[in-house]
Amino acid sequence: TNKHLSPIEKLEQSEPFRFFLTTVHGISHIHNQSNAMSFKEILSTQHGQLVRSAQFNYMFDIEFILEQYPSEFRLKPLLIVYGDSRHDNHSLKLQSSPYPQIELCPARLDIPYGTHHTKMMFLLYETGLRIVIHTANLIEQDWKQKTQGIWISPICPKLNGTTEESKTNFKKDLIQYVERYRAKQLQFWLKTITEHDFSNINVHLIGSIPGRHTGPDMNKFGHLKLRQTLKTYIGLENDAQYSSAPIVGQFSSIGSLGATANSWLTKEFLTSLKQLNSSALESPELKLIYPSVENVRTSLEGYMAGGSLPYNIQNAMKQGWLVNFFHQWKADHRQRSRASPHIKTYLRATNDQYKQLLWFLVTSANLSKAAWGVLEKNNTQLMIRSYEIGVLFIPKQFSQSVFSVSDSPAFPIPYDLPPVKYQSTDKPWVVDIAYKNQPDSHGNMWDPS
Ligand SMILES: CNc1ccc(C(=O)O)c(C(=O)O)c1
Repeated sequence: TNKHLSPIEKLEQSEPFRFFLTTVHGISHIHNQSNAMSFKEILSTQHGQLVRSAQFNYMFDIEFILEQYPSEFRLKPLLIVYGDSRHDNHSLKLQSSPYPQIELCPARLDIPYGTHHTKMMFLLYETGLRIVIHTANLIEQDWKQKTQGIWISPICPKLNGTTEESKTNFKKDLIQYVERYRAKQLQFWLKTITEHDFSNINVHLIGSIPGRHTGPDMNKFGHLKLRQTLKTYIGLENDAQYSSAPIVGQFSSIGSLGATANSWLTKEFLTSLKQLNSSALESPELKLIYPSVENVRTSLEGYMAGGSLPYNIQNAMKQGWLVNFFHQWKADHRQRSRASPHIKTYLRATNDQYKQLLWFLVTSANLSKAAWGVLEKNNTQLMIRSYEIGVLFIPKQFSQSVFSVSDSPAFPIPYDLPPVKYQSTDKPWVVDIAYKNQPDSHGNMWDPS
């Protein structure tokens, strides 16, 4: 239908998952209606009277951000939480200096090569508190022609009764995550979270905090938090029935993963994704979705999309073994095969028909040890370099045994399943080498030198 849905109607139609992709300039209207939301629609006056907000992110264009807020909300207090990585914070201070309503909060990055990757909004309304967890930088190009993921919480009402925690421990986990910034500018928001009722939240929080986590802290963040959550809420009873159920990882960048798959990917990381004790016989298939050069060349943005896929040649050369795991970016059912992915998702299907899912995670975390953590000191500490955050959907929390991909209430998957392998001529996109043999969809070549 060419019906134009309001932001409120979009939220109602997205129940019970509340999981959206960003709207895309250049695709048909209908594919920007169902389970799709723009930055302006997230901030629409229809949601209520905004009091103040906080924006956690990696890249910021302050003029662009303010323009997305309705004019009557532009002067409300706005806290910007960014990675304190010495260098380019100067530009953020310059951008923000004309706006007294903007306060800056540096997130400490004490471990080298860490980034403040977390993309999250705190929106305080007169009626309550909304949390948005997503994958887009706060710059125009991240919201225009890419595939990005967004989870929008209900507006959590101010506390008056006793029920306040969600059945997924989301409130406690969010407080534990924010406390780890140890930032005075976040004290107001910690107090605000405490004062609101999160009992209607049905997703689990999976966050990463930089550090060397040991003892009771080991399972609080990164891939061990995912392992612990899957183990607790999916349970081993599925062990035998699903031990070969396929797992999919989909992301927009890749770190240095070691000389072989066993170095980290299929030993440590896959053990967390399969959550079954490592004694389970056959290891499940792991399929990785990462754009090929052809996916980037033919995308709506052309080779420019590759600027947001910062997989470098130095790492790519060290891990040629990874190519065997790669599958193309393909999203025909959402009309987003040409909307280059900046979303990051991980999922487990029940079998190789991919008609049902055991769980689904949307997160800021790419395929890297920096994001997920790496076990050290004989598996007694988990070392994480970056801040990350995501939400995990588990069928039990939706009174289902599995998620259906097709039957209502169908889980709105962002890409086509089963994943489609690279063709023999396909290469993974690498950001810092030239592509001058074939022009892209804009007639341009890519020459980073
Ligand atoms: C080194 N900095 C970044 C690397 C990768 C990404 C990504 O999301 O793919 C981002 C970002 O866009 O936040 C930053």
